[in-house]
Amino acid sequence: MPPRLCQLCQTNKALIRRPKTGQQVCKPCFFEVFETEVHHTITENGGIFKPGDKVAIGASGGKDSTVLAHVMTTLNARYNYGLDLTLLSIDEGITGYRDDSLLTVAQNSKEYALPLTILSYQDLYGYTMDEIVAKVGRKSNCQTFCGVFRRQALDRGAEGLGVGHIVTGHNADDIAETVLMNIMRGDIARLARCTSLVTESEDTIKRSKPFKYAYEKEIVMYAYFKKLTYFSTECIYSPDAYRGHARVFLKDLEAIRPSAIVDIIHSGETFELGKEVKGGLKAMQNCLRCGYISSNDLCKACALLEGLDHGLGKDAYKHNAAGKLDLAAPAMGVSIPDRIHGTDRKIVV
Ligand SMILES: Nc1ncnc2c1ncn2[C@@H]1O[C@H](COP(=O)(O)OP(=O)(O)OP(=O)(O)O)[C@@H](O)[C@H]1O
Repeated sequence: MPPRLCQLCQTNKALIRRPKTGQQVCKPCFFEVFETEVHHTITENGGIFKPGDKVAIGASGGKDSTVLAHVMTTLNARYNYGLDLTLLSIDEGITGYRDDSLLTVAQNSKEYALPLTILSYQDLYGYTMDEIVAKVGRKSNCQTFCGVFRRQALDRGAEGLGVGHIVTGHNADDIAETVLMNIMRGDIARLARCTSLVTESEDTIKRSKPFKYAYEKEIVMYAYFKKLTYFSTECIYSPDAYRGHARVFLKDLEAIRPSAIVDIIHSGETFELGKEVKGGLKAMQNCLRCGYISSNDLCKACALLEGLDHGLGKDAYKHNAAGKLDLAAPAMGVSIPDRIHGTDRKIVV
């Protein structure tokens, strides 16, 4: 039997079955189509960048952000985006995990000739994740700290570098999972935001997800066939149990119908918020302590730090039925030294 030919070039032998479309393609066509789809995500509807933009790639050393660094470098050169790219990593202080993955980022920095900046939780907040976990336990507590601190740390790092735009490696599977989680939690207000390609407000640094429509399986294939250097160990602390359920459900759906991932994203995109939901969104202000954008007097990071400084243990961080943290407990109204460094953001008091 003659070899099956690539369905795109009709010339080379087909070696890959695309998880997203089922097409049988050769390696060069797979690379080409994967990169072109990301280029379309970046450029359609007027595009998310303009020439001269300084853009930080959130680099964890994992597969998504490593492929993102590679593809952004490739597309920037191929299509003359005119971007000044840089790598920005946050060292959460997780021994045996982040220290190793940061070595991978350092190697990527050399391979792609991109400057690298690393900021640590220890310097920014006075605690490593190892110390936080020792105080508050694993379970979903450590996810909460990590999520809140990392978001803010990336913003502060970007601000220090004079960067106006952060791109992250969140992929289509991550976004579809988030849509499902928001539906399962009844958090309709967040549905509108979680599918956005770009998120920004007056006081926050623009963020975008160029892999919004890229399937996780294709990202792994791309890294594998391109022989990219990445770190593939999961975080040693507990996984997000609630997201885990959404992930398993999504993988089951994908096995039956691969388009389920992109269909769920499209469903999320087309939800329209009713007036009463829009009215329920809180107005934003600046944290009275550190100046970071917040919907309360204290931003989430400062509220969490206050709890840590006052020795609140595992039971202080209550989670509701949907796994979300109730921050009322640590907010004790006692002041702590202002030690979140590195921001010139205006403080409105
Ligand atoms: N420590 C970090 N420093 C900088 N950016 C980070 C860090 N952790 C996560 N990010 C950014 O957030 C994105 C999503 O992070 P998440 O924790 O979901 O990891 P992931 O899906 O395993 O991604 P990756 O494969 O890139 O690690 C990453 O692709 C990266 O762009």
